[in-house]
Amino acid sequence: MSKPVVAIVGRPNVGKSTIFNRIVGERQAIVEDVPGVTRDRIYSKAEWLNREFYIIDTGGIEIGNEPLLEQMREQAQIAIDEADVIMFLTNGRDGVTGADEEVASMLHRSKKPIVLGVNKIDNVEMKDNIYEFYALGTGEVFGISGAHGLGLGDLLDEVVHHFPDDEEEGYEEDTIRMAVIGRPNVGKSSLVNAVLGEERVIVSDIPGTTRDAVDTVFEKDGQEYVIIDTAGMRKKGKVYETTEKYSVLRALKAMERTDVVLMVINGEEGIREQDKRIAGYAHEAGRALIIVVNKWDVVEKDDRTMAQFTEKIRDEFQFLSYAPVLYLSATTKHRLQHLLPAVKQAADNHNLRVPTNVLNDVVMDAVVMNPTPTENNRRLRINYATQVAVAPPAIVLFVNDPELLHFSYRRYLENKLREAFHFEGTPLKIIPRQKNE
Ligand SMILES: Nc1nc2c(ncn2[C@@H]2O[C@H](COP(=O)(O)OP(=O)(O)OP(=O)(O)O)[C@@H](O)[C@H]2O)c(=O)[nH]1
Ligand SMILES: Nc1nc2c(ncn2[C@@H]2O[C@H](COP(=O)(O)OP(=O)(O)OP(=O)(O)O)[C@@H](O)[C@H]2O)c(=O)[nH]1
Repeated sequence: MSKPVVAIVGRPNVGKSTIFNRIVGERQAIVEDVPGVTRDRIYSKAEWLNREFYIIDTGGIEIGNEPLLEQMREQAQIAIDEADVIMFLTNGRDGVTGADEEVASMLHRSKKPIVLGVNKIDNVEMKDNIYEFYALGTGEVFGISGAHGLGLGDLLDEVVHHFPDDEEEGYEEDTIRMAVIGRPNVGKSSLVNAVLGEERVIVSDIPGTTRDAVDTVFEKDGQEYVIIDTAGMRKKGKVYETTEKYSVLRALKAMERTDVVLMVINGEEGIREQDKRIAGYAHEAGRALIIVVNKWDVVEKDDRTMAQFTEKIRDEFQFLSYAPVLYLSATTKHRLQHLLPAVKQAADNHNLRVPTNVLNDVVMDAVVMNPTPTENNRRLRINYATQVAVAPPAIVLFVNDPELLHFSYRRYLENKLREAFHFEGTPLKIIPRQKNE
C-alpha cells in the first residue's frame, strides 16, 4: 500500500524547512541510527493521527542554476505531479505577494487538494494577518508558527482529511512484487525489458494501482511476479527530471509497494555517491533487497574483478550486508537466468517464520558461546526470543534491560540467526523488550 505524499511549497523564506522539521522532528529522532546511511533532509516519513505519509520540502530541491522564480515554478510543478496533498505556505508578516499569487494559480490548475498555512503568526495579536490570504482562493486558511510550533495540529488535521482512501492493489496474495531502482542510466529499463522479453507477460496496467507506476505482471515457472519500472515513470523532458533528489521520491514510492527491491548499479562506472543515498532509502524501506551489478559485459575483467567489486560493495554499503550481489548484463542477457530465482528466494526469506523453540535454541547457544555484555556490573539477560512479524522478520528478545543490548552484541546475535536460518536478502529486526517480572 502506498503512503500518501504531502509536498510543501511556497516562495523562499516563508519557513518551509522550519515546518518540515517540526513535522518530522520527533520521528527523525527515534529512527534507528544506522551507520553509513546517508540522510536526505528533504524527504521523510511522518505520521499524524496514526496515518503515515511522506513529506517533501520542495524548497530543498535545487534545480540547476535557474532564476528563483523559475525554481519556484519547478518546485510547485513537482508538488503537483507527485503529491496527494499540497501544503502551501506563505508568510503572515509580508501579506500576500505576487509570488504567492503565482504559485496559487499554478496549484489551482492542478486540482490537487491545497491546504494553506500562513506562517510566522507567532502570537494572538497577529491572528488578523491571516484574513487577506483568503484572497488566494484555497478555502480555509490556517495561521501557524513554525518557530513556536503553533497551529500545526489543525493544519495537519486538514491535510490528513484530504488523504485518498487506501487503495487495494489488484494482485494475488502470493504474487511477488519487485521494484527496479537505481540512479539514471544504470540500465533499469533495459533490465525490465530483458526480464519481460523472456517471460510470458500476463497483463500490463492493472487497474487500481497507483497512477504513475508502470507495473507489469508476468509468470515464470508457475510463480506470478509484478515488476515495477521506476524509470518508466519518468516524465521525459522536464528540467527537474535530471535532478538527483527528485528521482528519490519515485524510488521511495515504488519500494513501498514491493516485496523485493532490485537495486541496480552500473558495473562500468562503479559506485557513486547517489547509489549510496538510494541504498540508504532501500535499507530503511525494510524490503528484501538484491544488488544487481549491470553492464558487466563491458567491464574489463580477470578472475578477481568480481570478488573485488563485491568487496567494494560490502565496504560502501555496510548496512546492506544481507543483500546478495548479482552480476549480469541486461543487453547480452548473460547471467540473467539467475535473477528470478534470487528474487523468489529473497521473497521467501522475507516472509520466513522460524519456530519459537528452534529460535530460542539458537539464541541460547549464541549466548553460551559468547556471553552477554555487562555494564556497571549489570549483565544483559535474555530470557526468551520470539518472532513477532514477517516481511521483514522481526524478533523480540525479552531481556532484563533493553539498554544493555549494545550494537555489537546485537550484530553478533543477528549473524548467529543468519547462520542458522535462511534470512539472505532480507533485513532482520531485533527488538529488545523489558521482561515484565
Ligand atoms: N518569526 C518567525 N520566523 C520564522 C517562523 N518560521 C520560520 N521562521 C524564520 O524564517 C526564516 C526562513 O525559514 P526557512 O524555514 O528556512 O524558510 P524556507 O521557506 O524553507 O526558505 P527557503 O529554504 O529559502 O525556501 C528563518 O529565519 C526562520 O527562522 C515563524 O513561525 N515565525
Ligand atoms: N553494455 C551494456 N549497456 C547497457 C546494459 N544495460 C543498459 N545499457 C545501456 O545503458 C543505457 C541506459 O539504459 P536504460 O535502461 O535506459 O537505463 P535506466 O536506468 O532505465 O535509465 P533512466 O531511464 O535514465 O533512469 C542504454 O544506452 C542502454 O543500452 C548492459 O547490460 N550492458
